Amino acid sequence: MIKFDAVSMSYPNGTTAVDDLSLELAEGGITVLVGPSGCGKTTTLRMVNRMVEPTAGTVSLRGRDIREVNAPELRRGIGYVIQHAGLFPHRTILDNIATVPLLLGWSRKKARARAAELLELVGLPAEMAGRYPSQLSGGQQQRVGVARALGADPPVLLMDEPFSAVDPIVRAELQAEFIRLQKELHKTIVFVTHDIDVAIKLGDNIAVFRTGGKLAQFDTPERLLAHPADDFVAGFVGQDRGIRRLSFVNAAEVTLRDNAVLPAISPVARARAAEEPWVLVVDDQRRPLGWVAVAELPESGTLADAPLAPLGHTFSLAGDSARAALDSALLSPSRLAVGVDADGAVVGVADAHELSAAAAAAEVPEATAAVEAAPEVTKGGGPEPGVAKSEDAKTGDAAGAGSPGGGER
Ligand SMILES: Nc1ncnc2c1ncn2[C@@H]1O[C@H](COP(=O)(O)OP(=O)(O)OP(=O)(O)O)[C@@H](O)[C@H]1O
Repeated sequence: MIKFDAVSMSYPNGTTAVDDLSLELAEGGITVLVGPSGCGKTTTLRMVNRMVEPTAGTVSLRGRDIREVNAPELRRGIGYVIQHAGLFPHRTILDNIATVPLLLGWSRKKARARAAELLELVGLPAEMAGRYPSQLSGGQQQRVGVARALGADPPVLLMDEPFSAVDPIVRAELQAEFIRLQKELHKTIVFVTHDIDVAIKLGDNIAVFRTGGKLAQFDTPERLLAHPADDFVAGFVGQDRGIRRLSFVNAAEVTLRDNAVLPAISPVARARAAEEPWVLVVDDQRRPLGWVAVAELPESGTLADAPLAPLGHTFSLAGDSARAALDSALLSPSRLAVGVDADGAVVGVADAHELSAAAAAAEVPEATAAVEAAPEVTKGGGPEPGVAKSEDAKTGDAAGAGSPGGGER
């Protein structure tokens, strides 16, 4: 869709911002450009809408060299969102959002109706329409920035650190909202960030740049975590990539055992016979009730008479990741994770060791790095063959995603 072919860009002062970049970005997906400060991410982004012209090579959009398209026409099909939203301070929110439709010659009435629609789409109340940007919070302004970029329904969106100027809680909300929007809109998005966590959370594909404007690796988040191309990428991705990789392994792939799961009506002797330090007590529908420490069981009676330790949170085999499962194990008094099905019934339990075996078994194909092989993976779409992809990985809801006491989400 967007193709960089041997593209280089040097600024007049001699700085090489981008060095021989070849990259093909999939249609309808989010490609994240990530790397340390000054590695050429913004320059790369701005070459897509001709705010910056390459000094060598070709950028093409849907097969057409963008130099053949005049810049204003090109930009009509490309929304652009920047860090501080860049709203016009003396225009109302509605007029800010209506900017591009008006530029396109829409009638005022139609442009405003479209702006009102977009205000709702980005989750802002209609009464904000008449306010000015300074009367909105930073997070709300960013939403307006996104709405404005969507004004003419462009197929392509360029986003340069759009959520980095707001506090972490608002940022997480905006990111979640952004994922929701993209599921609906299927835009082709190029997203710049210096934060690898954001890249992994949002990207269908990630291009990691190194200083000097060189592409270090272009891959899916899963493969980046499993097979960093070199020490630079491994260092940039972080020490905890093993744990983060678990976000891409479906909990359904974890092997569970049920020897330590017993109904409340069971005699205490059965719990002792399980030869486990902890037993999970379930009701007659196999819904989890809590844990009993076998060493503290009364002499006789049933498990219903025994004191229960709190369950902790469960993980769902129908949507959670192995990372949620690991979190469930680490936070459980028994150190066992409780896996439940879609109805909240217990399927079985596993400890951290068993969970890590599932991650090891989940094969992630070697990095392709090849530009042509850029997979077309879209949010909410099916994973590539052979690559496990859980919802958690995309919602960023990995750790602690299991629901308290029942696994219903
Ligand atoms: N207008 C300019 N004139 C000269 N050099 C520039 C100009 N803009 C950027 N550069 C240089 O080009 C290189 C790449 O800059 P760019 O802004 O693309 O990097 P970046 O990865 O987006 O950085 P950051 O994460 O800090 O925003 C840097 O060395 C930068 O100093």
